[in-house]
Amino acid sequence: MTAPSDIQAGTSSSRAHADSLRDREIAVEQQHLDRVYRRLEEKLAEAEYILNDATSKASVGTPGALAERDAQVFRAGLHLQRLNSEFEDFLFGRIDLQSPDGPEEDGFPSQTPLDPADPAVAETLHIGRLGVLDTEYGPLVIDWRAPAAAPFYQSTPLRPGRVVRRRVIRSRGRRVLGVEDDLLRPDLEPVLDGEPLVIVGDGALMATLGRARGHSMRDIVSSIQQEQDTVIRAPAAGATLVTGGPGTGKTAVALHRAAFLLYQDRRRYAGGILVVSPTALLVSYTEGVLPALGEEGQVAIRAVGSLVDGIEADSYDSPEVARIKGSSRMVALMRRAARAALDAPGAPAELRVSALGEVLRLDAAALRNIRRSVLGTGATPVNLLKPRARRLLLDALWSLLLRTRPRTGDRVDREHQQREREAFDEHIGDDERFLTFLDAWWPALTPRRALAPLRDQRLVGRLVRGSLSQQETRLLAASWKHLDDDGRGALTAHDTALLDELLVLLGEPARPRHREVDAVDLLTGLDEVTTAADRNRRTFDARREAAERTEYAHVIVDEAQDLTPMQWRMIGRRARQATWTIVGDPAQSSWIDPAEAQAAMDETLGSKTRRRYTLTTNYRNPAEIADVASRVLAQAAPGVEPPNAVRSTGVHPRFVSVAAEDAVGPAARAEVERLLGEVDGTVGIVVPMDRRGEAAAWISGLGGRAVALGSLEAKGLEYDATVVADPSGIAGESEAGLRVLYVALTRATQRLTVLSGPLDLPDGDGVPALLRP
Ligand SMILES: Nc1ncnc2c1ncn2[C@@H]1O[C@H](COP(=O)(O)OP(=O)(O)OP(=O)(O)O)[C@@H](O)[C@H]1O
Repeated sequence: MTAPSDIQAGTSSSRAHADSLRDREIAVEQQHLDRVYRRLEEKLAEAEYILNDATSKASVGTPGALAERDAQVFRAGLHLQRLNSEFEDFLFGRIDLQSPDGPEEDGFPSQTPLDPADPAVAETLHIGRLGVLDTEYGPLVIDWRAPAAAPFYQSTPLRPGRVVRRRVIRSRGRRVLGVEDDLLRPDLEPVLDGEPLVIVGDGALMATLGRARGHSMRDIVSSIQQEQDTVIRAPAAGATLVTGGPGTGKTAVALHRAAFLLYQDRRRYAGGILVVSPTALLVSYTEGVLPALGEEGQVAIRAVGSLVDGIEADSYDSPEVARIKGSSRMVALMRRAARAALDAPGAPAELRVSALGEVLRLDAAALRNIRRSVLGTGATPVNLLKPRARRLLLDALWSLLLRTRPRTGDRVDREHQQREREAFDEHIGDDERFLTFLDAWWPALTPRRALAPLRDQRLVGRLVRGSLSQQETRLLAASWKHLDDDGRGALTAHDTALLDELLVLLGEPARPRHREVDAVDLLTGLDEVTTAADRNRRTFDARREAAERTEYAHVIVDEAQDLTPMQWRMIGRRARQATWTIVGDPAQSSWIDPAEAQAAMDETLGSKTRRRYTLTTNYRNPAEIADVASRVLAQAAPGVEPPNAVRSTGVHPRFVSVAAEDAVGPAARAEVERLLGEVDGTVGIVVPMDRRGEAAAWISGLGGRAVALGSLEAKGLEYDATVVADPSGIAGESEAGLRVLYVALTRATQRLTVLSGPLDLPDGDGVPALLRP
């Protein structure tokens, strides 16, 4: 990233001269930043004026004036909000360009070689979080997402286009702190305003990468690298698939891409981008990034366990249970469960009503037959079939009634019979006993209520029809033991996908029978005169609204390697018309059968065109940590190349071992304490999932900078320092355990300690068997 060292300090070799050059360049940028702030203040004053003016117009009561006022207030409010939120770290880049030489494509650097004889800088552009124009409408700052800003990220010495110098400006608030330059045309000896172009290198990227981590991710807008920028600006259509090892910036790139898409086509994407994250922890870690990019509230970031409204998955399945719940064998089970839920305990076994002096009775067998006919082929959601259930019950009762009457032969008056039938339907259909029966026999089912009966192993055994082994059946039913009759109780991210499946199979429950009287209906009598078309439209509107809430224009999937087939189905339902960005790393997959997950993804994407990218540089781990992690990668995913670590700290991971298992806790605490003293930011201790409680107790009282995590919870997160305790325990958690251990070992930005007990078989240096080179 930095310029070659012989030009880092300009032409002088003296340190003092280098410092004065740097100070001069900082002063140049400070001047520009001051201009930008003056302009922003003018804009702020304008926005406030409009706001006040708009308020004064409110006294003019005509509808036109009010509408105009609302529009003005809205615009001014937006403007103020954006200006206020984007004042921090506002300006971060600059490019100095030669004059255009031949055609350019969308502002991207032309491939045409430039005339080396003309070293003059013809144009200078500043890049920031938001575009700002001066009073003459000239660009003071260009929005980082604008095509004109692309060369800032895309130009390299090999493919410089028009860029001769690329500068990263570090600032805090209104003060410029430093600049870092890349000279992209060393062959040119470029000239700016008749003076040789100054090149300053102060290691801004390395400073960024090395700085302390907090509990939220920062944006990388000032230091997006070329291969990352290519992904961020990739066309939206079809599916953009991005792979890359740990720390290559997949999550960061995915979030910046959301901001880019909004900039490109705000109307299409506003409110319509969904980012799916593997855990709630990762959601809270990343959710500050988009607001920092000025995109507050436009993008929904949700954990895969919280994709269904009203459900927060807050517990984890064991790997064996996860494997069953995630597999596509659950599709058939859920279909049968949705029907079987009608037979919940307490469902009435017979219907008895009296009509025209007769007692009519439908027994269990008759009711079973009727239910089978109502359900038919199963294409219609169960809850929507209640009106059909009512009709078939009335048909059956009517047939019973007819049977009690003497036959009148062919001369039966059809019209008379028709009228009788209508009266019968009205009489029975409104009868309180009949209605109570119908509500109990065809209850409004919620997904949770339909899941609850599966606590019963015998029922699951009946419904799976041999597709699960006895052991799997037992495990599955046992995982729902704690649910009550309404399905209340803790749920996992795998349950969420099953509940979503059930939601589709059941449909929204019918409205309550005795609906609240609508005051407007009472006043207008409108309900009396609604037509079938009106009613259809209402249903259609309601469905459309629901669809609008859950369907997105673009779906971004983070850590896609972990999604199960059932989760792919769930996400696919929210993306029927969507374009996709999917980022992941198969070598970090905690899903046991990556091939099955891959097939599920392919099925979800269907015929959409795929665009593939690979990110190759690890910005998180220093080389010393990456090197140790790569020993596990070689076992977890033989043949997969680790990404190149971009920096090295000279500090090697520590290996600590204890002779007895019960010494692990105190040693872990001591290590976390030591690391808290060594780094300014966060320290995470990662343990096997079933030791999370223990680990929390080990570090209790050490303050908010220390965090205890189960192996699966560490996904996507990062800490200044990490302690990975019980590595063989993590590796042994499931068939994917080695990949999960690889994830754990790649969370640290500065320090890593591996803590082993006797079961890890450490050698004399404390290096556990799994981590020996
Ligand atoms: N161009 C960049 N400039 C500065 N920091 C960067 C850049 N790219 C990535 N980073 C930083 O590197 C770290 C890793 O990024 P990120 O979490 O997006 O990687 P990832 O590929 O999603 O990792 P994992 O697969 O392990 O979850 C973050 O701290 C991120 O801010």
